[in-house]
Amino acid sequence: MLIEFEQAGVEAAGRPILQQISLRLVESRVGVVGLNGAGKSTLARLVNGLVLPTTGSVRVDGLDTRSQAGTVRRRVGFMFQNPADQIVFPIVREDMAFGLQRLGLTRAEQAQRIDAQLAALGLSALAERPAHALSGGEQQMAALAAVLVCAPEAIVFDEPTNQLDLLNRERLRAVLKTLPQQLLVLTHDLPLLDDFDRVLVMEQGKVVADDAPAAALDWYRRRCATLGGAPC
Ligand SMILES: Nc1ncnc2c1ncn2[C@@H]1O[C@H](COP(=O)(O)OP(=O)(O)OP(=O)(O)O)[C@@H](O)[C@H]1O
Repeated sequence: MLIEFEQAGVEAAGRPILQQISLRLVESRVGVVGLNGAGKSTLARLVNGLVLPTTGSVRVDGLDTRSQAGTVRRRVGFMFQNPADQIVFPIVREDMAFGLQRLGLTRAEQAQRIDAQLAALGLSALAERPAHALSGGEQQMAALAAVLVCAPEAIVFDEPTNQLDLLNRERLRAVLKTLPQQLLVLTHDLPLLDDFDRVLVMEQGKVVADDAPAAALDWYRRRCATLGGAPC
């Protein structure tokens, strides 16, 4: 997929959050890092029209996120930073079925895909559990299952490991490696990006470095040290 930002800027509450960003993302694995408040989530939300640019445009395979948001959202999955934000139905299985109903699958097809997806992630035990009563990490894994079961063409992950224990972190890392989709991953878990194709570093609403992971992450660590914190 080609994700294109053309002079895309975002303003909120009268102040710039993203400053006119121009980017062409075609790589299979793209990471985004940056300090808290740098604008990473806003950049990610532009990709599927959850946030619309105040200036410029964002297109996914030529589809404008402003005028063709519905089509873009069917093709681009999104895993939210806070998994509770994406839970719609009370039971994990029902919540996963929600996305599949929109794809027009029969009940039997839905059940088969849900069971297979949960099993693939080692989550079969969660199928009948109330989604809102799960732990933060369990919710994050259930949210991952709900995105993957719809088999979108590209997936945006906003801090996918922030609540995961070591076991699930390793599971997620392994899942990311095997997914055929194009992935855009925002994270503070820098080693997650070691084998990515490209990493963007954001600061104050701008992309300030854009390189292969080793160079971009080194740039970011040195930048953090310069800003006076401990090395990132
Ligand atoms: N709707 C909004 N209204 C006002 N300010 C906003 C809005 N959305 C984001 N911001 C501000 O824009 C800045 C960038 O936010 P964003 O969530 O994109 O950062 P981030 O890099 O993802 O941060 P973090 O690493 O902490 O998740 C922050 O200062 C945030 O408070």
